[in-house]
Amino acid sequence: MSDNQKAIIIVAGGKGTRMGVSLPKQFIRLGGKPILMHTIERFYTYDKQIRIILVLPEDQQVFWKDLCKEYCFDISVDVANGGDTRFHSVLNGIRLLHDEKWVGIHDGVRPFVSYEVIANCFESVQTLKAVIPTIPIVETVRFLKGETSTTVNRDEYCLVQTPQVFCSELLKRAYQQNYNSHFTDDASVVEALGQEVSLISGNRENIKVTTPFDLKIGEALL
Ligand SMILES: Nc1ccn([C@@H]2O[C@H](COP(=O)(O)OP(=O)(O)OP(=O)(O)O)[C@@H](O)[C@H]2O)c(=O)n1
Ligand SMILES: C[C@](O)(CO)[C@H](O)COP(=O)(O)O
Repeated sequence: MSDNQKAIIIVAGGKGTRMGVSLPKQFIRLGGKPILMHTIERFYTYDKQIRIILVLPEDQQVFWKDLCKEYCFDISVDVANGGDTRFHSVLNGIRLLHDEKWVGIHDGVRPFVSYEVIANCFESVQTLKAVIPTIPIVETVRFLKGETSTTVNRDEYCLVQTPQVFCSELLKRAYQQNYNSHFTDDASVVEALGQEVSLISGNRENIKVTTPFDLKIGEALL
């Protein structure tokens, strides 16, 4: 596969409400550097030719530029505006695509994705069209129904990570659908077209930094 066939859309258009601090979590420092820079570096280190599209709220783009200056961060990215939901942020990123053949979408707040997972996703997608990384559940899972609850067979479930990588024609077609609140990731959008999504092994360290506790885990993982 020639290098210019790949693009990654890194979504960082969220508010980070569950983190409970005013600074959007993608800019919080981990190991002395904003989380988002760690994330971008993962993909750049994997492939220096990959096209990187970064989705950021419009009102944070100047702040991001200033941060890049402050940290001498010079990895080239194309910036798209964030949307009201993750779906709309991804859609804005898709609008900046050129003719790349394979496109991944990755959460800006997952800085610990392994190079192996990124490579597996981009290699597998060439035959499978739609590939997502998952990990097994290591705890017992209960189904909540009203006042009661029951144990379910956890082997029938898994946890879903990013990057989620697709044949770009398929991804573009999927994102022409109307927004549905059940679209919590890109696989669910692609699946709504009737396309099967294939699973590959994710890496457990690839946490989505969501709460202050995750920052402690993140510091330990550095
Ligand atoms: N309108 C949105 C909402 C989310 N995201 C991105 O999608 C990823 C996963 O979302 P999540 O962890 O839920 O981030 P937030 O929406 O920022 O967090 P919260 O739900 O706590 O507000 C994050 O990188 C986030 O920036 C986005 O690009 N645009
Ligand atoms: C895309 C995702 O990270 C896969 O696990 C997740 O669905 C994002 O969820 P959120 O609702 O934006 O927190």
